[in-house]
Amino acid sequence: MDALWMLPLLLVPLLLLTSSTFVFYFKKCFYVAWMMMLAVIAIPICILKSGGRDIENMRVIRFLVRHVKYLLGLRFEVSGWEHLQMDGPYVIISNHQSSLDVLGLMEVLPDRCTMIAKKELIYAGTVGIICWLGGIVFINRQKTSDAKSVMADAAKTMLKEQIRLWVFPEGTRNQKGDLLPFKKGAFHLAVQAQVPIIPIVFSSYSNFYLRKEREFKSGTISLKVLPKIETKGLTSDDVSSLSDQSYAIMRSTFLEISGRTPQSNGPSSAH
Ligand SMILES: CCCCCCCC/C=C\CCCCCCCC(=O)SCCNC(=O)CCNC(=O)[C@H](O)C(C)(C)COP(=O)(O)OP(=O)(O)OC[C@H]1O[C@@H](n2cnc3c(N)ncnc32)[C@H](O)[C@@H]1OP(=O)(O)O
Ligand SMILES: CCCCCCCCCCCCCC(=O)OC[C@@H](O)COP(=O)(O)O
Repeated sequence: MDALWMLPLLLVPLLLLTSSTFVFYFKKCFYVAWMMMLAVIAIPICILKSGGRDIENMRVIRFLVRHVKYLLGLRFEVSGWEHLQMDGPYVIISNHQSSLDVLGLMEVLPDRCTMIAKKELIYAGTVGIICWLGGIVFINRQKTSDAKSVMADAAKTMLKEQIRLWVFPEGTRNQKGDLLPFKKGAFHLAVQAQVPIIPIVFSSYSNFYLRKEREFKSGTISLKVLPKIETKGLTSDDVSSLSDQSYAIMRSTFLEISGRTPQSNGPSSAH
């Protein structure tokens, strides 16, 4: 039999695999599907281990997510580990570029640490269920007064149950190659609980992940844990300066580990 006619058919998968747009969509879909599937595995384990919503479930989630970076061709280089070696509760703040941040978060996540997230995340299928089981604190960003009272409760719970909270103070994902202005909630939280703030900075994803250009290559992300910022004795009057101080060090670290200097601020800056 002459099977020569099949040759062009074989070319189709080859072409697809070399098309960066195809790889982009494939990796994104794979990521979502894989996380959903991991959550299916994690849900019964969490329920059996702790019977419901419990911060200890974060250990299970962390363990199950740690390999995902390899599947997507990503590597994390973490520096500043020593700054996380601290007893008791604290607030971690970090920049937020994409849902891929979850992978870096799980690389450094200390014990008894959960996150603050938008309430919409609870509807993300099995991932939403696992977020709830992991003790994630959900806030309604459209209703500031509700979000504030949820976070005031969280400040009390942090102390009572010796919990650490991870907040994305930009309040939304951002791939502009710079940090968005910070929302105040994370700083009110730390001041109300009188606990230190530990800033963690993810380097820019723009060298491997470009949403607009539909590119998702392999890449290495630097994760830098910065020294704690104390809040002992501070009051709500100090929140703005605390936020400004945190923003300044995180922004300069972001530019530094993303291979930019504050002067040459990427392609979007003025010529
Ligand atoms: C094995 C299984 C595998 C499965 C898969 C794995 C599953 C994954 C597991 C785990 C990963 C989870 C990953 C989660 C990731 C999620 C990320 C997100 O969702 S990011 C979006 C939500 N995050 C935020 O929005 C940040 C927190 N936001 C804030 O803190 C804001 O400040 C907020 C919402 C409280 C208010 O926002 P405003 O937009 O109104 O802006 P403002 O300027 O900050 O506040 C307005 C006024 O209110 C005061 N204010 C704010 N908070 C206050 C407070 N607590 N007390 C008193 N005043 C406060 C401020 O000082 C300001 O007043 P003055 O302008 O200064 O006078
Ligand atoms: C149908 C639901 C699909 C669920 C896909 C699961 C993939 C991994 C799960 C990681 C959760 C990460 C959550 C996240 O990064 O949320 C985005 C918000 O922070 C910011 O929201 P926005 O930029 O303001 O929309």
